[in-house]
Amino acid sequence: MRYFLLGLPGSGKSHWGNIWSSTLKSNYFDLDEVIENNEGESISDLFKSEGEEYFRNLETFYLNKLINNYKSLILSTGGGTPCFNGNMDLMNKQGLTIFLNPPVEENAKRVWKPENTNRRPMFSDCNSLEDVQKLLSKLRNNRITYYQQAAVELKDWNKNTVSDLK
Ligand SMILES: Nc1ncnc2c1ncn2[C@@H]1O[C@H](COP(=O)(O)OP(=O)(O)OP(=O)(O)O)[C@@H](O)[C@H]1O
Ligand SMILES: O=C(O)C1=C[C@@H](O)[C@@H](O)[C@H](O)C1
Ligand SMILES: [Mg+2]
Repeated sequence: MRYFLLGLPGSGKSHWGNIWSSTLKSNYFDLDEVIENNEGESISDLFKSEGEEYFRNLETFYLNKLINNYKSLILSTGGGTPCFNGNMDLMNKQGLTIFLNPPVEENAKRVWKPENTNRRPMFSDCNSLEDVQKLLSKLRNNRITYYQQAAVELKDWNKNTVSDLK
């Protein structure tokens, strides 16, 4: 089975992806890391040098590549992956899509931790927890129609277990 984890930045895709992949002994990938490792450039540099459209096309290219190469995997997608180039339809056809949907206040608290804000360039202009929460709410409003196409939505963000995936 292929499991695709979806959700806003800081929603817990990497957190749960790591836990579930070790429990299920499954291949685990993070799409942002796959892009960075293959392109030899950070996501923020790619955004700066080539622009968002170029990045979104890379995202779709590596998503397809992983799907073609692995019948079984857990993939943490990028926060925007489901919203571009028909990626959501592709993931729904090729595996189980799981929307991690913690309360926005909790999501914001996680992103606001310095170690998390620093590695998420999208939040670099945020100067307070309130700024982070506003940006997350805006992203959520723009993206919810895609996220809600997921086969499974997990709200019980503190207690998700492998059995939730089945
Ligand atoms: N259920 C949870 N309980 C406590 N801490 C959590 C939980 N889920 C995630 N975290 C913490 O919140 C932070 C953000 O989570 P994580 O990195 O998994 O988000 P993400 O969805 O992968 O974000 P991104 O899209 O930016 O990669 C991390 O420090 C992580 O350890
Ligand atoms: O939410 C988004 O649009 C993004 C999230 C990150 O995971 C990266 O994929 C990139 O910074 C874009
Ligand atoms: Mg992550």
